[in-house]
Formats: sequence, C-alpha cells, structure tokens
Amino acid sequence: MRGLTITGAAGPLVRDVSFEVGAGERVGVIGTSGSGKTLTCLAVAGLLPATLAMTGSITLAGGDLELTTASERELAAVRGSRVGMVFQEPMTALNPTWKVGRQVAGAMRRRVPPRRSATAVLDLLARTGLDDPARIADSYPHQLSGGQRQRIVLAIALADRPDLLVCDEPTTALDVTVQARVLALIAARTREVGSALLFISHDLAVVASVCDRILVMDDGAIVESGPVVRLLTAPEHDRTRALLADADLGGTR
Ligand SMILES: Nc1ncnc2c1ncn2[C@@H]1O[C@H](COP(=O)(O)OP(=O)(O)OP(=O)(O)O)[C@@H](O)[C@H]1O
Repeated sequence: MRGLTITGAAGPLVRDVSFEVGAGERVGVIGTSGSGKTLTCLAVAGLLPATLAMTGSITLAGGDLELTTASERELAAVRGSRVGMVFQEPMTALNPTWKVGRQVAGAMRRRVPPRRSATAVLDLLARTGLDDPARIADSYPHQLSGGQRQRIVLAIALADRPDLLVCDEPTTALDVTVQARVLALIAARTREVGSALLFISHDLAVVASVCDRILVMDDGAIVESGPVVRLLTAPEHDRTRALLADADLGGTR
C-alpha cells in the first residue's frame, strides 16, 4: 500500500497510509475506535463503500493488479483466491440458507475436483479444529455456536490458500475462552497454508499474541510501526503508550 487516502463527504478518513506485508508475514493494525483500521483493510479486500473516494496504490505480490482502480469483476476474482477475509460477525460471511458442507465445498472448488469434494470438506473442517466434521458439514450456520461459525469462516477464507488473510476483530464477538482458541487457530492455520496475515484489533494484547510487526493508527494515519517486542518494550508514540497501558498483556508472550 502506497499513500492510501480515503475521503468521505466530511473530509479525509484515512491519510497517506503506506505499508508492506511480506510473504507469510503477520502484521497487526491497532488503534482506537474510528482511527481508520477497518477502512484501510476494507480497501485491501476491495470492499470499500462506493460512497468513499480513494487515492494511492494497493498491489498484491507481483504488482500485476492495481486494486484501487480494479473493476468489481477483477476484485471478486481476487477475493477468496488471493485475499481471504474474516470479520467480527461470522454470520455476515455465511449463507444462512445453505448447509456448511456446501459452503465449504464452494470455497474449495478451484483446488479440489468434485469427486474428492466431500472428503476434502471433512478434512478441512477437522483441520480447523471442529469435532465431528460430518455433523458440522450437515448443519446450517444457525445450528452452530459463534466459535464454530468463526472456525468455518476461517476454513472458507483459507480454502483457496490465499496470499493474504485479512482479519478484522475476528474474535471480539466470542467469549474469552473461545477467543484464545480461535486466535491460536488463526496463527496455526495461516502458518500451515503459508498466507500472510493483516490482523486488526483495538486490543494490543490480542495483536501481540498473533503478529510479528504492528502498525499503530491514530486519526486516519500510521503514527508508529515496528516489531511487536520493540513496540511493547520501547513504544515511541503517545498513542502506542496509551494502548499499551490499556492492554492486558499477562501471558501473551
Ligand atoms: N461509509 C462511511 N462513510 C463515512 N464515514 C465513514 C464510513 N465508514 C467509516 N467512516 C468513518 O471513518 C473513520 C474510520 O472508520 P474505521 O471504521 O476505519 O475505524 P476503526 O479504526 O476500524 O474503528 P472501530 O475499531 O470502531 O471499528 C471513522 O471516523 C468513521 O466514522
């Protein structure tokens, strides 16, 4: 991302944001509410609302497609296959009228031939830490818990082995014990699949437990960035210090 600026009717919401995520790297974005984290990551996923104007540049590995000016058709091809997404509320990502197995099979379609689809779905659900994959595959999303649904969203997001997984507050809606397990699963599965990770949270402790490097956003701009350990031990910006003071870092590293 180079010089990304996002502007709404009232003025700029994201200002001149530049960063890179290396292959397989895990980068966290933290900041208080309204600092521009979600808009920045929606831009990467090609999901920015059409009412907002965007300038700057976003490219994926190889630089073959400029995402800020790509057509909806091009962006739809990138989503899922090259950029996977997990958002806070899993129900928004799942089709409530389709059984889970059909949805997971759809996400694997490009990689797995139809005759191997049923086995591959059960295997992927098992690898995503879901007990009794056959029952899960045969369930509708509303028949499952929030933690199970978010695991399914993660399975779907990584099914096509994307270059980048974008997670926006993926565990915020889950209760604390489930939260820790889903975070560990995100870390383990992205490593297995080899995807890079762009992980947004307002919670520094959560980001520190999953990421290698952190970007701190404040009022639409990046105010500090660096390796997790450096940010935790020697924060330079007042905003980083404030987020550190608010974080419960017991046992995360
Ligand atoms: N569609 C939109 N139209 C106009 N302004 C918007 C729109 N979406 C977000 N904003 C504004 O842009 C700013 C950044 O929003 P963003 O959602 O990126 O913040 P955030 O850091 O992710 O916050 P949170 O942690 O609360 O989700 C906020 O001031 C928000 O009100």
